[in-house]
Amino acid sequence: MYKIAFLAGDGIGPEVMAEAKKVLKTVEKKFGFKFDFHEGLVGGAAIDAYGVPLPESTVKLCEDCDAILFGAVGGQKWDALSSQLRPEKAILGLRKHFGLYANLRPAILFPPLVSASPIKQEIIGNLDLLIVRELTGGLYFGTPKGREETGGVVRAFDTMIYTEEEIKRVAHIAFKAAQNRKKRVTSVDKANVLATSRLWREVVERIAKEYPDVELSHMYVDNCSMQLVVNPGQFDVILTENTFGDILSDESAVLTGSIGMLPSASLGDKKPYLYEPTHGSAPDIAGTGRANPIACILSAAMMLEYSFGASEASNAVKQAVTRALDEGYRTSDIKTGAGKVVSTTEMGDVIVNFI
Ligand SMILES: NC(=O)C1=CN([C@@H]2O[C@H](COP(=O)(O)OP(=O)(O)OC[C@H]3O[C@@H](n4cnc5c(N)ncnc54)[C@H](O)[C@@H]3O)[C@@H](O)[C@H]2O)C=CC1
Ligand SMILES: CC(C)CC(=O)C(=O)O
Ligand SMILES: [Mg+2]
Repeated sequence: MYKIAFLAGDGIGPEVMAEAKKVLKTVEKKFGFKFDFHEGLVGGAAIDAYGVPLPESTVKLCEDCDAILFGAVGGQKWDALSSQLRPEKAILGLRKHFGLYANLRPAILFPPLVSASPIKQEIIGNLDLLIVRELTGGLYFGTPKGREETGGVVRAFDTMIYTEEEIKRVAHIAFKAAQNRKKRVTSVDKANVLATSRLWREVVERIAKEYPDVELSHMYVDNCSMQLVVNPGQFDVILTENTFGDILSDESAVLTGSIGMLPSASLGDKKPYLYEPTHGSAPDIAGTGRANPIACILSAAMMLEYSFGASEASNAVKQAVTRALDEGYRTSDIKTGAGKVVSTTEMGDVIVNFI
């Protein structure tokens, strides 16, 4: 029996989470698990109910659970609020509270989606890369942060800060992951300009010595954003800091056809871990039935594997997604020539059926 904190959020969050729940309910029946879903409010939904994006009651609920499944937060309705009260503060707060410093974002191209990728087939090949993004440091959390006006001059500032320890612990995760893959780590930074990147490079080089079987290379982030488009096959594991990882993972996501395909796992030194699709709340398509639920469903599959050690069930979910795509089922974001366009719920049903 596992307790799952179920935080749907805003926009397409509740729509894709409903499909992930259907999938987990099917896994329960088929593999003999018992999942207890505990629903909590986050983001704009929590602001509307309690005036804050991450209520204490939601944090407490998560503390009592074995894993957290998160949809997405945000929307225009709450955009004018101060930074502490914006919906996005919910996900940032959960990452910090639970010490979830390593975000794993696997970008895998399912063969039937080659023509949904914006990249030519001969370049995209069999894309299979893993971004390991540092998740609780850098610009998103560094202080001081703010805005002020002095003598009629308005300034705003964020602080990019990393300690040696913060770099070390996420580097270990990346090297360990590479040992189970193609044994290559590309550490991405901006060491030609940033002091934090120079420390990053120094620490990563030191940690690399503990993994002699893994080949380490360094790349500046501006070049990496280009290399992902011109030669994505050169990458195995990309290790990078918080902001760079946020940006490069959206780019990697779309190489696989759509941001609606990319799941993620946020890990720390102790449970609960958090699982969420890489995309946001997509207000432009919310309520239209066009959201692709696969990123959220694959995030649930990552939860089965990393939090519950249920590899067989996790693989069954991944295989069901593969089969749905092989048989031509497509949400509109990944529409290809002869595919059958289905809604969010229909895609969930097809995947459930194949499990
Ligand atoms: N973890 C989270 O909760 C995140 C929240 N956000 C928030 O989400 C809101 C919207 O942000 P955007 O920059 O527009 O990013 P977004 O990821 O929500 O959407 C970007 C584009 O991708 C499309 N898209 C996203 N997910 C999709 C899916 N599952 N299926 C099909 N198409 C999909 C959207 O329709 C949109 O055109 C903002 O309030 C933002 O702060 C953004 C990123 C992460
Ligand atoms: C919404 C932000 C806080 C984070 C983000 O875009 C992400 O984690 O992908
Ligand atoms: Mg992002």
